[in-house]
Amino acid sequence: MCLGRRLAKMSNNFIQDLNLKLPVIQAPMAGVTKSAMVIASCRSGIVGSLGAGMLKPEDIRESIKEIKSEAEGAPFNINLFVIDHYGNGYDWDDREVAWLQQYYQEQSLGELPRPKSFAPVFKEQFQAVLEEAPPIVSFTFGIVEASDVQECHRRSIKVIGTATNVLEALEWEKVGADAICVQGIEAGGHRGNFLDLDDPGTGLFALIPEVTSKVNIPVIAAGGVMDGRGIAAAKILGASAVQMGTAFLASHEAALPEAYKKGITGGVFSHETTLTNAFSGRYARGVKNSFTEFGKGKHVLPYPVQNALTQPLRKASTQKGDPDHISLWAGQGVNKVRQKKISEICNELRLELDKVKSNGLSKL
Ligand SMILES: Cc1cc2nc3c(=O)[nH]c(=O)nc-3n(C[C@H](O)[C@H](O)[C@H](O)COP(=O)(O)O)c2cc1C
Repeated sequence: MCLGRRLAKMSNNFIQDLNLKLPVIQAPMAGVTKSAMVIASCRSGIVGSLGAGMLKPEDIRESIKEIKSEAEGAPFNINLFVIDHYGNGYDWDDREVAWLQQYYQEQSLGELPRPKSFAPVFKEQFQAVLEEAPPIVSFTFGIVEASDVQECHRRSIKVIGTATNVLEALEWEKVGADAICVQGIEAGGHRGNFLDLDDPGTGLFALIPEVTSKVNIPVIAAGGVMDGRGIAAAKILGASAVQMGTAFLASHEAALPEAYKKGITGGVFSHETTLTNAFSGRYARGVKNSFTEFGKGKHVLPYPVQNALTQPLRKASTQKGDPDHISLWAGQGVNKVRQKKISEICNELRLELDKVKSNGLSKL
């Protein structure tokens, strides 16, 4: 029986039923998590996730086929961005982004681009996922309809929704999601909030017990979990598993450009992160650099328009190997990244978790 059908028949905590070696989901990280990383995660006994939010539907299909054939039957996840505003046809007054034009001039990058079309269309991406039927699909930035979740279930695909507070978690439970990934304010990358885009955010320590006391589906904890102690803490607070992004960001299998790697591991190795909307139009956490500081308090266009406007800047900086003007998405635990193979990181996590189990709890 295929994995999807096996999962469909099991208890209401499908995360437990996955029989993972570690209760860990390698977080989807658009642009960083290519198939090789997902496969390495699956082979290491955790759930691998492909950040497919920016991929074309045909590339999503290819990736799912490749992962299915290489992941030795292990569960994996495809992650999509639920965006209702694509920016196509969106117009703006250049004065709104004059600060960005100034930045471009200072960087000798010429004129700001004026793109007309933006991100791939969610509906087509979702259709590709439905047809290729990976074991799990997860969503961020928004919520899907109950009928979309039912369609996934008809194809034996489990559904994980991202929430940053109790209200969003309850919405996901209402549409029939199988689990909720709760994202604390510590988390690297874009915030997945969708009910209130200005929500200042809740820390994971407060979020896990709050959500687990209100919903009846498994909760996956994301944000600042970097080692076995973090995994244990999340489990004690009521999470069924954790979703770790930054912990795997500098792994050998991550598709990280040199400038990015330098920005999160180099120098004095004591990085501070910040929440910024200046790169993309949505708040995301990354390591502070010249651009995040210059962009503070500036007017930004909505996602993904702002994202397209800053793309040439990020590309030029990446090509120069300069981390100062690229989005260095990473969580608050960034100073604990491990530059190792995913299998090695997972072995270390397992030992750390075992140590907490055998010693740590007796010290409480
Ligand atoms: C570089 C990077 C890219 C990310 N891209 C995505 C994404 O495409 N989709 C998604 O749902 N979450 C994305 N996230 C957020 C993760 O799913 C997760 O919430 C976060 O990594 C957890 O916090 P941590 O980084 O401290 O482990 C991204 C995170 C990082 C660090």
